[in-house]
Amino acid sequence: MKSIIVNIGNSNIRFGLFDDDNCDISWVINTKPYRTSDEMQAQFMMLYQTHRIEPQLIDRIIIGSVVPQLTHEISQALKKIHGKKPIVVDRNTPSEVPMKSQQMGTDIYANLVAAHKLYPDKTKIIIDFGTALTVSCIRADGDTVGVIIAPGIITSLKSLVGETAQLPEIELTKPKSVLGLDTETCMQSGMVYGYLGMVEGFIQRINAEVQDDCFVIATGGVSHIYKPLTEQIHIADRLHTLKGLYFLGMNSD
Ligand SMILES: Nc1ncnc2c1ncn2[C@@H]1O[C@H](COP(=O)(O)OP(=O)(O)O)[C@@H](O)[C@H]1O
Ligand SMILES: CC(C)(COP(=O)(O)O)[C@@H](O)C(=O)NCCC(=O)O
Ligand SMILES: [K+]
Repeated sequence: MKSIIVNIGNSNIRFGLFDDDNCDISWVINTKPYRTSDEMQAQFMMLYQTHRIEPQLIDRIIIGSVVPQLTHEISQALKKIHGKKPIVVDRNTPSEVPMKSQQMGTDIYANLVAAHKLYPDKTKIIIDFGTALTVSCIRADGDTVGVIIAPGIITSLKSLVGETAQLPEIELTKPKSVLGLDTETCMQSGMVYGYLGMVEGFIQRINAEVQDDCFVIATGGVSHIYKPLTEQIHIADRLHTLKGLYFLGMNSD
């Protein structure tokens, strides 16, 4: 069974081609600027051609979104391409993770569902380094303990650069030392070590609150930069949210 899974985030739209529950290929496009449904149809078709995907061979299309304004137009574009209606999943889609909140973004819910399915018998923390930095925690029995929402790293960096006259755009990489003597190093330290401290602090506080040593999964845009810097993140998987959306789509058949 072949599925196309689409995660509409505030910065990026990630696509995955799944053969049963295995993701073969994945690609990403920008969420902005605004495009019409027709423009998106053309763009999606071009990327299908690049990856040699034949729309008629896809059995189902599953969409998860945290940008309500785009959900319908993307769904329409995909419907025109595939000739079948995509399944839109959200926090109301049933799963083995019982609903505990009326306000949970689809990506956070998908992160919990994927963690529950893929790493059983453990209490898990999922850290999503997206436009927002989200941290969520789920017990081995599927009980959602709770969620943290903070400004994402790139979001925070853009705001710092935008609000200052003399701070330039920088590349987000680990500086040679914590203390710097040039603007770029000083800012890299603030972003990399500042957020690393935030993330490690969250993990330690959650572990204390749930009285467990949680298994920690990182996903989202810049997770690959933070994973190598701490032993407190156990696995980084850029496809984690897509996998959760896949499991949710299976449940709504
Ligand atoms: N491979 C990458 N390298 C550096 N930055 C990235 C990469 N992928 C995404 N980003 C940045 O990380 C941020 C969050 O990405 P993403 O997880 O795709 O966000 P969202 O799910 O909120 O759309 C974005 O601002 C994006 O520019
Ligand atoms: C927290 C989020 C903005 C994260 O979105 P992202 O960074 O992945 O684009 C999104 O999950 C959202 O809009 N949530 C709704 C509010 C909530 O989850 O409580
Ligand atoms: K917003």
